[in-house]
Amino acid sequence: MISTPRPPSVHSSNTDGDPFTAFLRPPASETEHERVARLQREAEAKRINDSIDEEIKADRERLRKSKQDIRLLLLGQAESGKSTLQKQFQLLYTPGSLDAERLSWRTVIYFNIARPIRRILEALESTPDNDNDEDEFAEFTPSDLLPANLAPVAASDEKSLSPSASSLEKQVAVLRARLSPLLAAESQLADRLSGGVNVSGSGRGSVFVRTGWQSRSKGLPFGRGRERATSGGRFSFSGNRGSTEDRDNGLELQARRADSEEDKLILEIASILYASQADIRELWEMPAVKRLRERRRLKLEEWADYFLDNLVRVSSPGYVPTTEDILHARIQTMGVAEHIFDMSVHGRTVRWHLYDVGGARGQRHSWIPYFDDANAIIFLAPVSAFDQYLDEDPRTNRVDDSLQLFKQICSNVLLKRAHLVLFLNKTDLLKAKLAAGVKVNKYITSYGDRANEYDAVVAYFKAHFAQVHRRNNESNRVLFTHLTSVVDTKAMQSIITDVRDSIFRGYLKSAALV
Ligand SMILES: Nc1nc2c(ncn2[C@@H]2O[C@H](COP(=O)(O)OP(=O)(O)OP(=O)(O)O)[C@@H](O)[C@H]2O)c(=O)[nH]1
Ligand SMILES: [Mg+2]
Repeated sequence: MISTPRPPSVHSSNTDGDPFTAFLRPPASETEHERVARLQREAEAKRINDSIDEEIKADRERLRKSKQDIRLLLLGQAESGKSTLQKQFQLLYTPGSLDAERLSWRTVIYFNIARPIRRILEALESTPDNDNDEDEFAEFTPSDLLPANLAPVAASDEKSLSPSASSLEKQVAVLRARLSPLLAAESQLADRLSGGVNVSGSGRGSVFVRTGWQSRSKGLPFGRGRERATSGGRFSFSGNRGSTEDRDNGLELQARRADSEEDKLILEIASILYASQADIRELWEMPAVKRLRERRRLKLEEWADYFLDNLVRVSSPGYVPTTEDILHARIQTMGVAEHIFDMSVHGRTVRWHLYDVGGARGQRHSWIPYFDDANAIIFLAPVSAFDQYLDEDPRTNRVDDSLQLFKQICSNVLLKRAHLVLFLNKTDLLKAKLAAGVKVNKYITSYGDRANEYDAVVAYFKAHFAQVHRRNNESNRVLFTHLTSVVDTKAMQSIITDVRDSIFRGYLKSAALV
């Protein structure tokens, strides 16, 4: 067999065989000026090339390192306390970042006041004075354990709203007129928070917000700019996994431009609130409102109680939200928000990615892309919600929904290796409800004749969640359960440290096995 040199290319006019060398070679007629310019161009091209190579190298390194990061999912139904728990992590590991966004929380807090005011007025206006039906869907048995048993409760024989309905109507009409500037402010605040995007299924007490709302309210990036939106794009709420830093930068830029205008809006609303203080107090303290609440014709959420009880302080001029205010403030998460913390555990610094998800039914599909590489889950189940129903589906009891959701999480194959922590949350509200005489067996028939006391109620719920776990535990994983009130900073600091250590131990064990 013989070998022959490759025939020269048709474009090649010389003998070295490489058409590119010939192409790149400077023309023989190149002047000194042209030569200098060419060398500069070549140096610049090399610089760009080198920096791209550097970026690729750094990306590879980041990817290699990120495989060693810990990924923790916060899961649970809407209002279960996931974002509040995330704030507690933030307080513990990046306390300065909460200060940076403190003022932006006024937007949420003012909204948390304006919306219940509207709902109180609507309830007073729409409830006939002789309407004393109670809680339409009172009784309930967890459907995972026993057949559902929804039964309407007999109408109570309480007195009518007021001895003089017409004077009540007049009082309400006057208050509505006086509070109209605040009612008008509600939709402006909602627009500010949601970026003008309306999403169907927003709860009665909230608006959906995407990550980065802080920038829209105050022109400040969240947590030193490290929070990332993970929804697919400006108007996509699907929570497609992937970084959207460009979009965040765009939002930040928009926010900076709009900053002075937005501050003006907040200052205006602050002065409306200050001027409305006496009217709000009059409305809030009306005996008719109390009766509507007792008869459950008006259901206000915990944050409405908190902020209306703290009205004088919150509506005073120059108000700056306290940490407790921020923990009680409510906005509904849309999609999945990633928060990054560097934690030192036993002398080793590990990067933690906390994923705070939207818990409403319409949001849950966006969780799935985060399942396959999750190291740990904290599932939050609000145990005070035994007498509440989903905003998305008013016939579903919230404890039932939590049990169903927990079952799906326990049995999900993608999550079978993830460390599993359960927070039976809102125990403070559970205690308050039981102390106020709310009967568990009225809403959960299977509770039967057990004592209507905190320890017995908590033990009952804990046993049901443990049973769901046991029945869906092919991989023999341990369930770590904590009774929590995630607004209680002192208690949460030790619980978070405890959970962090147990997740970290599991992480080290699995790293050793790989
Ligand atoms: N009193 C009390 N309030 C709580 C507790 N946990 C959460 N909350 C309040 O409940 C409301 C809802 O909490 P979030 O943390 O926003 O709920 P979430 O799970 O993030 O809800 P989504 O974003 O809709 O999925 C907020 O006003 C919190 O302050 C608790 O243990 N006790
Ligand atoms: Mg949330």
